[in-house]
This record gives sequence, structure tokens and C-alpha cells, in this order.
Amino acid sequence: MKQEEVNLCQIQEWYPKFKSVSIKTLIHELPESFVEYLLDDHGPFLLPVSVINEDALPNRIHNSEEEEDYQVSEGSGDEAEQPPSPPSFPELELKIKESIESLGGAVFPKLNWSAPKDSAWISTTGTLRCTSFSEIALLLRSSDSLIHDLCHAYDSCSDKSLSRPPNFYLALRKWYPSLRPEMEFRCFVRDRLLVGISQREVTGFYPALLEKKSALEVVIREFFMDKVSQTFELENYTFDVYVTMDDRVKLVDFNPWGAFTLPLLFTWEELEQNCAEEGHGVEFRIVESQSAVRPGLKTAVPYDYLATGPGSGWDQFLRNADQELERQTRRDRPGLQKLVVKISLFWFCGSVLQSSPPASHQNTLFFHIFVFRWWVKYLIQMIHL
Ligand SMILES: Nc1ncnc2c1ncn2[C@@H]1O[C@H](COP(=O)(O)OP(=O)(O)OP(=O)(O)O)[C@@H](O)[C@H]1O
Repeated sequence: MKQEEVNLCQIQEWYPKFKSVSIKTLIHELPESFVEYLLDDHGPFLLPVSVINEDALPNRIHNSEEEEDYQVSEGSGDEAEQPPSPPSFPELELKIKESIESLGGAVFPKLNWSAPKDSAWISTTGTLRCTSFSEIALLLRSSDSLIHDLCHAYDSCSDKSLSRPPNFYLALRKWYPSLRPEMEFRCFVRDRLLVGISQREVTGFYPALLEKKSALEVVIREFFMDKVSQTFELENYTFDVYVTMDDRVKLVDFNPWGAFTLPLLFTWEELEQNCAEEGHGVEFRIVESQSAVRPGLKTAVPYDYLATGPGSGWDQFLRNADQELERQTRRDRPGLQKLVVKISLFWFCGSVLQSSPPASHQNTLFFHIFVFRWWVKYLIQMIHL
């Protein structure tokens, strides 16, 4: 994959060309100070001070360890450490407030490529719906998956020359409260031909989709031919769509072919193979029965727990955890001892999850190799300390 492919899948690049067939979105360039705020994981977790008094949330998420630290230094007679003052981004906050109002009062936020899906649990609604700057800041600041956008977007590029894009953008998309998950699809394009379509929500069986499948394939193909294929510059890519009740197709997102993009009900090998076969048409995959459901919370193990390949939740989690632990435990023997025990427990629990079908052999191997390297690294560090 080339950097150019990753770049063209950024929302600020594709959205202007597909505005009329996508979700209404307003995009703001982020000041570098805000990017630094998102990346700062050393200080306490502070939310920006609202200049327009829209702090729907407490200014400080309490962190008992840090508070103890402050108390110790105050009580020890050392010069009392002043807690850092909360940051403030008045210009950005005002622009965001205006955008939220013009988008109907609620938005779905995302950066150049990704939305902070992993931090939805922290919001009061359990979703990515935001009505103020502080809600957006909380979701962005709490997300681990955005670290991918901020630091690792080009990691899979064969011509990697950048560690991050020169600018980051915040896309505010009009909030749609009742998107039906079964009507979202990921479409795979190879050599400018549509080769595959997959149900996006792979953890559910939706009987109604069985009847609608042929009609959906027609509208999605037409949409690709009329609106996407001539306009999008890349030869290989994926795009996500939402089909409305009255069969209108809305473009949700573009992603590069391979690497960090999940192939959902396909594997990348299958998709490559489909393309190699002459005259191969579009293959449309949906979950065809309850027994074919990829495990979700209601059935067994969530799909995200089983997908461990590069770019998956596990991959990002393990890499972020590794970086974080490295920072915290560099010179601390008891900390390292605890860590080795924790990694062993984590390895054990992960192995149990990984033994549930349909974890693939390749994914499981990736998981074990990663954790094993991790475990050995900290064990050696501990022995040498
Ligand atoms: N405007 C919106 N209102 C409500 N929900 C939305 C909106 N836009 C997207 N979603 C939901 O959030 C999900 C993720 O959106 P999106 O594809 O933009 O995020 P992403 O981080 O790029 O995801 P991926 O990495 O899987 O491509 C969508 O599948 C959809 O269900």
C-alpha cells in the first residue's frame, strides 16, 4: 500500500467530492495545540475549560493514583506541586459550537480516518452522539483507536516517509439516531471493479436481509457505477454505504484496500482470489443464518476479541499497552514483577477467548506470538534490573 492511497481515504480529501451522496459533514482543521492535547498521556486527564460555559461534564476525571501523588508531595515538605491548569481552545470551541448548531444540535465526530468508537462507553448516552465541544474532547481524548490516526496511519505503507499527516482535521457529521445496522455494507473495489460486498455488522443475523439481498445488490452496484467509480481516484479501496428505507444509498466512508481495513465476512485472500478469476462478478455476503453469526456479546465472544491481525482492536490494544507500560516501568522492579504476572494472566484469558470458534489459526498465532514477545521482553528487563 502506498501513502497516497492512505491519504486519499482521509475524510477531508474525499468528502468535498462526495458531499451530495454522503452524510452532511463540517470539517475543521485542528490546531497543533489540540493535537498535542490528544496525544499527551503524561499529565492528569483534564478536559478543556469551556469558554462558553458548556461543561456538561466535570472538568477533571479523577485519578486516585495521581491524587495520591499530589498528596504525598504536599505532605512531604517538598515544594508543593501545582496541578497543571486545564487547557483551553476558545477559537476551536466556538467554531465547533456553530457547526453543531448548523447540523441540528448533535454530531458524530471523527478525525481524518477514524471515529473514537472505543470510547462510546464513556459518554452519557453510550454512543458517539455529541452536543458540545467538551463531549467531543472527552471522546477523542479517551480513545485508543484514534492513536492509529495520530501516530500509525502510515505504518503499512511500502513508501512510508511520514509518521503522521501534516494536519489533522475534526469532521463533525450530522447525527443520525436511528441508523439500522443491517443496512450498512462494506464494498470492495479491486482494479476499479466492484468485487465484493459484505454486511458491515457481522455479529447479527437479520432475516429480512435474505429477501432484500438481490435488490440491495442492484442499488449498491448502481451507486458504485454512477457515483463512485468515476470520481474516486484509487484503483483498489473499500467504501462503506448505508441504504435508507427508500433504497437511497449514502456514502459513509472510504478505507484503503488491505492492512488496517477489516474484510468482515471475507478474508483478503478470498477477495484477491475472486479478482484473479476471470469474469468473476460481485460476491455479496451477508450472515445467512443464526448459526453463521460472528460471535457478539449476546452469543459468545465479540468478533473484535477474535480478530487479532494487524489493525484489529487487539493489535492496537497490545501496541498501545506496550508503549504505555514501557514508559511506566522502565526502572521499577516491583512494577515489572507485577507486570509479568499480569501479562501471564492476560495471556491465559486471551488464550481462552481465542480458543472459541471461529477464531482463525492465523489470528490466534499472531496473538500468541505478540504476547509471547511482550512477556519475554519484560521478563528479561526484570531479570536485568
Ligand atoms: N452521522 C452518524 N450518525 C450516527 N451514527 C453514525 C454516523 N456516522 C457513522 N455512524 C456509525 O458509526 C459507525 C462507524 O462510522 P465510520 O465508518 O465513520 O467510523 P470509522 O472509525 O471510520 O470505522 P471503520 O474504521 O470501521 O471504517 C458506522 O458504521 C455507523 O454505524
